[in-house]
Amino acid sequence: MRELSTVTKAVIHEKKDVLLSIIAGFITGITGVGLFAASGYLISHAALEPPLYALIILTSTVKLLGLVRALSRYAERYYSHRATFSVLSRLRVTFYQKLEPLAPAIFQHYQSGDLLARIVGDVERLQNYFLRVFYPPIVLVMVFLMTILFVMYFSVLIAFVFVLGLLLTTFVIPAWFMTRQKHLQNNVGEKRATLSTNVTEFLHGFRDLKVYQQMDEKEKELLDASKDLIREQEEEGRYLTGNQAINTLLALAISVLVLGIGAYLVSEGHMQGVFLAMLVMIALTVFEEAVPMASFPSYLRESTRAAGRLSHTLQSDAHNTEQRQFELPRDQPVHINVSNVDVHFQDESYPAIKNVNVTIPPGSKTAIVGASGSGKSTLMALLLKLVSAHRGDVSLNGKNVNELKEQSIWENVNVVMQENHFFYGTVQDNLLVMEQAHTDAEIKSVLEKVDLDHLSLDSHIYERGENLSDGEKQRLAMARVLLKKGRTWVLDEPTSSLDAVTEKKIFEYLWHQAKDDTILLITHRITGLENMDQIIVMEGGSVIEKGTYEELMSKQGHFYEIKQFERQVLSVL
Ligand SMILES: Nc1ncnc2c1ncn2[C@@H]1O[C@H](COP(=O)(O)OP(=O)(O)OP(=O)(O)O)[C@@H](O)[C@H]1O
Repeated sequence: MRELSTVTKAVIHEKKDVLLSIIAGFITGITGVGLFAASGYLISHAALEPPLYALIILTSTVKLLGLVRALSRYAERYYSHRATFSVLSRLRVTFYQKLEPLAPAIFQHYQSGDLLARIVGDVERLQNYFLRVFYPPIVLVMVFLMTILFVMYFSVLIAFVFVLGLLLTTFVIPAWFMTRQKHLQNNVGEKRATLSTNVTEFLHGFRDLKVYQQMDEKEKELLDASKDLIREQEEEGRYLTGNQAINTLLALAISVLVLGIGAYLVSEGHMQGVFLAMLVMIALTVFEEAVPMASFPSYLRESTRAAGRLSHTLQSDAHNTEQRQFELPRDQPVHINVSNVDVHFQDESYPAIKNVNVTIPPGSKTAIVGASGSGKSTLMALLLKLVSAHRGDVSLNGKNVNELKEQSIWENVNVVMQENHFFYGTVQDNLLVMEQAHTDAEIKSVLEKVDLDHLSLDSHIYERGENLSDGEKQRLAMARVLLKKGRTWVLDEPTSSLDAVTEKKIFEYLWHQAKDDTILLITHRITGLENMDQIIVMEGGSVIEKGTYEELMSKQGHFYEIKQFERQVLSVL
């Protein structure tokens, strides 16, 4: 039940609506009982030909109770649903706020489709927690107790039957259902997540699936996942209806028992016959209210599972969620220091980075070179707090990154990754993702600097930049970052898909624009690094050389060898 603590707190937060739902629910229940009791009594009493005023009073009471019941039912629905929507919105916000700092590391644990199912499906399923688990039993017990007190006035024996009925329909039978369902394996949430994962994979990999002619196989997997989900839903539905049928049967049996005992009491002269119909009507009404208790165990299990899946998502990297205190100063290039750092990705047998020591003074220009897989991007991800170090210290301006707010780092650092995301929308939407204030003229000028002046601000971009070439995507990413105000640049092969002329033009503009800023450039190309303050050479997750271009060339080590190799390749071409 610990899983439900967050949703319970969210419910308690809406205490006013919760209280109003309980009060309105109680009035609805008790006026329902009163309405049918008065009707039963009216029918029996009318047969005795009472004076007209008595009939008028009784029929008016029935009408009044009917009216009050309708109004209180409306109020109950209104407040309970208002509370539910507030609880859901609170849960969504809380979940998102906790999830955001975990991204993108969260994708090491979950596929995007699974996450989507959790964010949407599991939160949605928690709506039943308040509506079907939290407050209905409270209302039911209140209505029952009130009814039992009333019935006691006519017959203690029948009141005892009511108590027995209350215990059976509200506690014993749901508890039995609860132990029975422990053996049930079905889990709609899991199956929905599997389907969602399959669908997103199918959509993302559509082109490759077509090219590799794997569409039929994937479609079959999708259909199987869909059938599994339908089967689970059917099983859940059958189980729920079965439980309700058992509780309905029991409620009817108790009403028949009340009729039998009542008839006996009347025949023995212990009770007036005119009250018999009233007591039977009360039994039918009050036990009808108890029928939904049959679904209580299912909804409780469903809510616990959904809450468990949500909290498990957030715990997967819980140490990252601690509140960070400090912020980087704005408009200042950052000093970067990495000392004795190891990074070990989950499930990997060897570290991606081991014992790395790097110092990048503010305003300096550093290049990181090395073979594919040597750990360059991991080093960059460390600085951006996208991965965390298992050993050692990573600090920006003397503050350990764990003490810095992620937001502050991302705001102050201009980042171009190897792959950059583009949203469905216009060029302008995609350039001003941070809602910076820029005039159209400024944006156009930057587009021109990156050789994208053939695009207008209104040009349409498809989802994930599908209508752009790889080079255009890189140039658009550069334009986006050039419009940012940060004074520290972390660029991971930002021009790898560009021709040499365009690349040179963009870098010239960048060096001019960022002449006093800290720049960290990850690159495979060795040309054009002569003016770097520092070149770091990585291999197998370690820094194997560092120094200026001249220092490394005169050392004739690894960098020199790569340079010689590059020269040979260029001369052959
Ligand atoms: N999310 C991850 N989970 C597990 N292992 C990872 C992850 N990201 C990177 N690695 C591993 O860490 C090592 C370093 O990868 P990294 O991306 O830092 O290399 P790189 O030098 O940037 O390579 P490239 O030049 O190809 O981009 C590689 O062995 C890679 O397989």
